[in-house]
Amino acid sequence: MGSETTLRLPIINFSDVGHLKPSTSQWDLVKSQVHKALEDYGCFEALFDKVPLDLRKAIFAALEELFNLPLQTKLRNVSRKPYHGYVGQYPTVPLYESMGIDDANISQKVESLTNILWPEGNPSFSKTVQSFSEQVSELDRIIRRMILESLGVEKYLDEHMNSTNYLLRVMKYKEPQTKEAKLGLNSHTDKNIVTILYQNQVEGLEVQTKDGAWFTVKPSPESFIVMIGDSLLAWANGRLHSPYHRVMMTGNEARYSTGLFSVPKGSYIIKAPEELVDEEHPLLFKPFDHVEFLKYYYTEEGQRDEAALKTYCGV
Ligand SMILES: O=C(O)CCC(=O)C(=O)O
Ligand SMILES: [Fe+2]
Repeated sequence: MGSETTLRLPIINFSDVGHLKPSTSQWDLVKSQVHKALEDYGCFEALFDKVPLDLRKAIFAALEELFNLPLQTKLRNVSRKPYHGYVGQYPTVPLYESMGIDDANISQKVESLTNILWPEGNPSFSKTVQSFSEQVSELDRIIRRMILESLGVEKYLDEHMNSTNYLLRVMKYKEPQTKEAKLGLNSHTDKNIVTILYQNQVEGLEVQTKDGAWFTVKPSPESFIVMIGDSLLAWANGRLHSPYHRVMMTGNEARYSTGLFSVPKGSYIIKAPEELVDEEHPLLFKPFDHVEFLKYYYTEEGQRDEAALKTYCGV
């Protein structure tokens, strides 16, 4: 499907965030870059210096410690919601393992999961995960505000922000020890609102353009990859793109990555605002509950379905 290209994602600068305030000319400039990137690619590279260097290093040390736990211990992280707990040991993606940390910006929630994994406690792990998630969530809120403003529907900002919580999913992709690329994670679109990815120095993330070409994302150590999920695509009535992406691994080094996912809360009904529906833009998706959609997506049929959102609630 498509060929490899040497494309580079748009790079948008969110550093000096203290000065990046709504209604300033700098804000409006960054907002127009965000809107264009999300229409064209559904993702971009964000420079964001709010997360200090020592915390960026600490998060990968914490991930190594976490994935080094025995499998039996990692399996204790179970969740009622699909794909929110421990995921791994899949024959189709043998290099891949991940852990979901729900409400990762809330100390108490992170501490209770930490205590399940380390009954003797591990305060430095929970502190690192919580601080990292809190700092990155600030970028999520800036971007979502910019998106709503650029769609002209900022009056829904409070409702929109209150309708989600933050899941930090952390990933390890084992080194395949080959020069030939091996599948790390299947091609998919994210199902949530906004995803913010961060990775160690090992590349592997590939994004597909609207016309079907795959390219490798090569973020600098300072940058985060921001991506739109299907729930925001539906809410925006198709005005933004949610890109297919996958992970391909080569070489002798493990890849660690983190994804901060803003996820619609269960029983909140996602429905495009009336301002985004008109003759030129007929309603594309019926109102839906994200958790119910996930239940369909994780069925055997849903996993094979390349257009799961459309099948589930397309008009
Ligand atoms: O590891 C990555 O960079 C991508 C992970 C991803 O796409 C996901 O967890 O949805
Ligand atoms: Fe993804």
